Amino acid sequence: MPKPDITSPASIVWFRRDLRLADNLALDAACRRGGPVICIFIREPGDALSGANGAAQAWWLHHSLERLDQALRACGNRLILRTGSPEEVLSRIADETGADCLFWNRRYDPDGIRADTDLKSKLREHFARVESFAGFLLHEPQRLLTKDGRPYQVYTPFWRALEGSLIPLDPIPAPTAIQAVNTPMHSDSLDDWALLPTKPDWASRFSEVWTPGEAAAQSTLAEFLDGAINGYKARRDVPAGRTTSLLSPHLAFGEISPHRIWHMVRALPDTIPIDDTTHFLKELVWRDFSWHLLFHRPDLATTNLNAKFDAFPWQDNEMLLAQWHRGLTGYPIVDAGMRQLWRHGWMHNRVRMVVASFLIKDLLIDWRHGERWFRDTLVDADQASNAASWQWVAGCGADAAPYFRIFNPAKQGETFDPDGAYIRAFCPELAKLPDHYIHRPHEAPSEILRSAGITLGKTYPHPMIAHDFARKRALEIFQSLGNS
Ligand SMILES: Cc1cc2nc3c(=O)[nH]c(=O)nc-3n(C[C@H](O)[C@H](O)[C@H](O)COP(=O)(O)OP(=O)(O)OC[C@H]3O[C@@H](n4cnc5c(N)ncnc54)[C@H](O)[C@@H]3O)c2cc1C
Repeated sequence: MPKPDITSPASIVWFRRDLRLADNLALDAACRRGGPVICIFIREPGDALSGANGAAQAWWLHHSLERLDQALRACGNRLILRTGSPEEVLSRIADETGADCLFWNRRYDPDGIRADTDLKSKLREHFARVESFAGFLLHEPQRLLTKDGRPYQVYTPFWRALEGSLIPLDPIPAPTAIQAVNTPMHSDSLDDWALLPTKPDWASRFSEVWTPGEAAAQSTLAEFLDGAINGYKARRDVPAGRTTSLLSPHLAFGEISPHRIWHMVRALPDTIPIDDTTHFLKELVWRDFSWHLLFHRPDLATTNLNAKFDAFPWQDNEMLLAQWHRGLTGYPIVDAGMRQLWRHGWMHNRVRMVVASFLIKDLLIDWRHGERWFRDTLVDADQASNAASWQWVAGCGADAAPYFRIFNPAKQGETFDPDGAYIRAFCPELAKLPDHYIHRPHEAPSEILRSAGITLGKTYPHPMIAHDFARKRALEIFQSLGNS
């Protein structure tokens, strides 16, 4: 680290979806340059730019900003919070402090790209240097193209191309000291941003599972590499217990770099089966694949990639949608998943697929309703992964699940949650059912229901639709679209 130079003008580091000190190329550039560093987070007018995609992420953002500020204070600096258009805020700070360099890490959502491109040219009037860096993804989404120069549409060749060409960024340790400016600077109060829910505090149980911030991201990774990675390939579909990394919200806020994850996984001893490590890295690359898709199809969250689906006769039924939102469908695995989402702002991947399939194929509700609900309720909501995954389940996306794959919720439960541990955790009213009926309470004899304290239609709903009927209906519709 170069010696601080008190005669240098200040540099600004504009934090966005990179709420970390380690592996932060923008921060590293500012520190290397020498002189004071102004660390800023801007509450922008548009949602989902640097901020939260929805209400659950607003909770996360509050805590993550708090932790980032603490980490900066430990380095002798602090996080400045401001509200407004980045152009105005950043140029005002340049005027206030004489800062002449501006660094940020790139964002890749369509609005973010547009805003940053515009800003770069406008802010050059105020700054001698305006520079952006990589680090949110493993690859720059415009870099990889097929042999005929097109974006990838199929995952496996994308994985091969990425894996074959990736030179992961070297890990950069967090700085231990970051020189601050001498001028007193105004910062908004985080509490005034009112990111936390109050009446009611529906996020009160998020902290049972989550600790936002960079330190927790790193310890979550360490714990995973010390435990669940061993056996990940076989166990990752089991929703009960700690079977996956739980890194998704940390990645969504850039509290950890995917490059660091890649390095650490590749550095594991060969006592961890290569099948497990490769499978995990492949999952991580699904995130990059999704961003690759979004980069080339900015309308990914709104438009069927397969235009045949434009003629799909979706049912507009607010009541059915509300039952799905609330986890009152009468299918335990679906209800447990939707209630896990309420309780912890997160849902296990297998269950996300099951609840999404149920919404789209059993209820015939447009996948875009599900996408929006997840965007609002997931702490890991990620514009690209969420939209791509919803399209994937619907069958209209890139490399999508075939339309005839319609999950049978009860069978999915029996396969992946055979002892019902997941159901019991999130649907306590079913906890006393024997394993045999835990995924099919509506098939349980009345004396079994009685001794488990269940009255169907009262303490737990009847199935809102018969799955066999719904499956047949969906297949007929899909076939009529000419997808067979
Ligand atoms: C309908 C639906 C919506 C989804 N919405 C989101 C979303 O908004 N944000 C999000 O991060 N993931 C989303 N996913 C993907 C996946 O469910 C989560 O990434 C995963 O459950 C996160 O848990 P984990 O970190 O323990 O995953 P792990 O199994 O430990 O995987 C490691 C990392 O790989 C990435 N990853 C894994 N699976 C996928 C995938 N299918 N697509 C893209 N990236 C993946 C994530 O960054 C994840 O943190 C969605 C999946 C479905 C089916």
